[in-house]
Amino acid sequence: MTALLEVEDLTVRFYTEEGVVTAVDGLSYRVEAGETFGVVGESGAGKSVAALSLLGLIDDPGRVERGEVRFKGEDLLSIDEFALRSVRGDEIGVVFQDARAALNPVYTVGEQIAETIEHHLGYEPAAAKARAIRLLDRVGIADPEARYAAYPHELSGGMCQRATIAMALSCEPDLIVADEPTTALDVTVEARILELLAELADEFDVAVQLVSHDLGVIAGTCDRAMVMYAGRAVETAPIEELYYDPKHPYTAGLMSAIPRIGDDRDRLETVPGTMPDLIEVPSGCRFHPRCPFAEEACARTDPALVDPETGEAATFDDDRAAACLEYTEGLSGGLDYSVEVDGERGRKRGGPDAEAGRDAGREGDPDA
Ligand SMILES: Nc1ncnc2c1ncn2[C@@H]1O[C@H](COP(=O)(O)OP(=O)(O)OP(=O)(O)O)[C@@H](O)[C@H]1O
Repeated sequence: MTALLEVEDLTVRFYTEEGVVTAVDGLSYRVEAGETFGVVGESGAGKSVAALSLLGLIDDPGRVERGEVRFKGEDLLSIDEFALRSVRGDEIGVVFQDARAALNPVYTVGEQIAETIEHHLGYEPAAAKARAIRLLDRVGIADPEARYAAYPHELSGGMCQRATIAMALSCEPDLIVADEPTTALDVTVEARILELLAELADEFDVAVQLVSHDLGVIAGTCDRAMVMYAGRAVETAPIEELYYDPKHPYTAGLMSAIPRIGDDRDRLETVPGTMPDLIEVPSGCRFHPRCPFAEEACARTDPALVDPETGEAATFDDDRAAACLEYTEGLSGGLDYSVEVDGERGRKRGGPDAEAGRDAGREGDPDA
């Protein structure tokens, strides 16, 4: 069975003055129709570059060097710009981190949504406007007739993100690519926007590729996820398995950075060390310099993505895969971590001390 989206061996490089950055290196994954697929990893893992590649948005000095991005069986990397633009508007919707910047400041939000509907679905202006108002209503914008005429600067960050979600949905796409859609928002607003996205994905039967550096966000929203490190996938799993039984030490490290209920640490723990420079990656396993379980072999051998049960090379269709020598050669000390999950899955920081109110004070704003 062909999945809705199949990315195979995608490799993207940036030719910079400092050197050649291999931002995405032989990445393969699939997104099934209707599912919410998470892509998680720290800053610099290659998540955004992978997402932008789907949309044909890699610009100079970047180049897609290799691979295929099959959407409904058609390789988007081999079609011309015009055809790609039509797929991007009609069948793939996009939600970016900075909603306000994604909206055009000189048009009202309603006009922008209606324009998309007219252009991509061939609606008459009055019908497009009516549909835009219904969508604004559906994404939780109060008084949608009045808000239709609001300019982006008149709306809060949360409302702008709701408007871009309405725009992404306006053509009834099969896939929405959402790149860190809530990082710019307050945590309380973030939770509501994520809930909305999940609800709409279900209602509109649209698949979502959700990119986030926050495993808590991914765990609370997605069906399946892929963990990226230094341009590669290091683990892929259904979300419950990833969350309760991570197979890669990097995933386990990301887990410890998820805040839990009753957690009174001032600062969140993160995985010690930093993402390597993608001009010259570490030998062997790219994660080995930061891995508490690394052994000599890890600096020599680049681990393949395998089925952790059998150690056999992961196939494109496998739900569960991890890239650690433990699952092929076996590490003499093993992977000695345990994951304690005492809070609700994907529970976000919040509660009485949660930062509040950057978006407060706008009348009728669900995110205030
Ligand atoms: N336009 C560019 N020119 C040069 N290098 C780039 C460019 N865009 C991305 N890169 C490099 O590609 C690598 C992957 O970046 P990418 O933005 O995909 O990471 P990410 O996982 O999405 O992190 P973030 O959350 O910070 O965006 C990084 O090393 C980055 O420096």
